[in-house]
Amino acid sequence: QSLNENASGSRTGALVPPPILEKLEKIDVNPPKGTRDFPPEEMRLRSWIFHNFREVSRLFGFEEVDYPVLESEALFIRKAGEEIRDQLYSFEDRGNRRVALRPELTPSLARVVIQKGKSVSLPLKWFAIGQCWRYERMTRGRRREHYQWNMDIIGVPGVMAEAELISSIVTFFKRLGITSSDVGFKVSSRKVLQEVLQCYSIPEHLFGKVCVIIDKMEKIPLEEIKTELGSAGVSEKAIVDLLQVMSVKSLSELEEKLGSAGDAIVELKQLFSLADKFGYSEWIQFDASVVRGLAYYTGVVFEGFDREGKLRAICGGGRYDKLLSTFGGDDIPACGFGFGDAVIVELLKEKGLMPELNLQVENIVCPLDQELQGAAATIATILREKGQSVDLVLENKPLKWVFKRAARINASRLILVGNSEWQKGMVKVKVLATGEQYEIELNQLE
Ligand SMILES: Nc1ccc(Br)nc1
Repeated sequence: QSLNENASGSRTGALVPPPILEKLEKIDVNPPKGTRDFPPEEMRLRSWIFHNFREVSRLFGFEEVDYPVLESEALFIRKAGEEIRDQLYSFEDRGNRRVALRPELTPSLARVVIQKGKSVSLPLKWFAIGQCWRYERMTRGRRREHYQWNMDIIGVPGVMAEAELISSIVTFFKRLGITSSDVGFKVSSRKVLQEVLQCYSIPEHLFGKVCVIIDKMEKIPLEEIKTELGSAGVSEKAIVDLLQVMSVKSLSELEEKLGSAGDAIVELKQLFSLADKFGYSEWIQFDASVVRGLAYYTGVVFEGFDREGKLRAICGGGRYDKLLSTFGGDDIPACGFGFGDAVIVELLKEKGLMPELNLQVENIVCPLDQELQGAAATIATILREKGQSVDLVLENKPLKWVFKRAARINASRLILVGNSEWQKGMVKVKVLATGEQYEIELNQLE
């Protein structure tokens, strides 16, 4: 409705006041349940963490990628009883399509690699930092979103790829001041389970489901694990053998059980030897109980844990050689990990490693009276074009207010634009850390 139209839309010539917006009930100013706002202080911490994710990815020669937060639901529908499936944030869109907020990034990566087909040369080393979602009954009051750093190597069948990925996470931890006394990696291989199960001719399509059940070992009672394995079609004898191999305490004990020729042992030995060459042996340990909860892992699996045992897994990953072919793509070997943005913050707090991150502005520019606002804008632009950050005072404010703001934004310099100086093409500069002040010609400012 334009100004000179009345409510019925006819033009009257007289100015009709705009309709007063109906008084809204006070909206809920909190973000939706399970989600977070990132106001400046929280955003500085998040940006600092992401900067370190990106720096490590750069050091390892990885390329950044991203995908839509919204994906076809079909990408995540796996019949392996995974928690990630039970908590899928899915809905039907206005085009009656089944879609979902991505719970993880790997299926999107697989989709794009297949989409690119022969146009990309292997190996691919891609990383992403993406928000992932789950819809969980708020009974447990857990978050419904988090940001995950993913690093994936596509097209390398050997465990050199897994060794490289673990090295990148060690590099990240070290950058944050976290040491191998604070965290470690539990490392195993699903080929351990595979070698046990192959003696019982368990159909291959059940393998993922069996792993998902075994991943719940420390979370639900053993009897329930056995019941679930039984109903998944695993025989009593196989269950006994499975649980036995899960409790093996060392690689040598595993070797006694499985022999030295199987892939599981050969690959794990290679991995531990490479860890020594990368220089992170003290960070990793064999732990047969690690299987991870995603159905598509097929080989080496690992997870980062805090040695005090106070926190949930910090990160996790592994090899998923069959994922692309389950999506109809070629059989391309792949491995990767996910690293969430929440547990790491709890760890930094635990270890007293939270960074001091304050807003830093180099200059605050203030006109000493209204007529000099234009001059102040000119000065701000000159400084900004020199790459200097400027907080420009935008309204007529008393000096007391300006000094207070300068302190709050941690400005290094206060640039005062006064009439008498400006007449001479000068400005007054005050170095806030030392109190030193001087007049300077505008073109001398840098
Ligand atoms: N997959 C997933 C997504 C979101 C959160 Br919070 N945790 C796990």
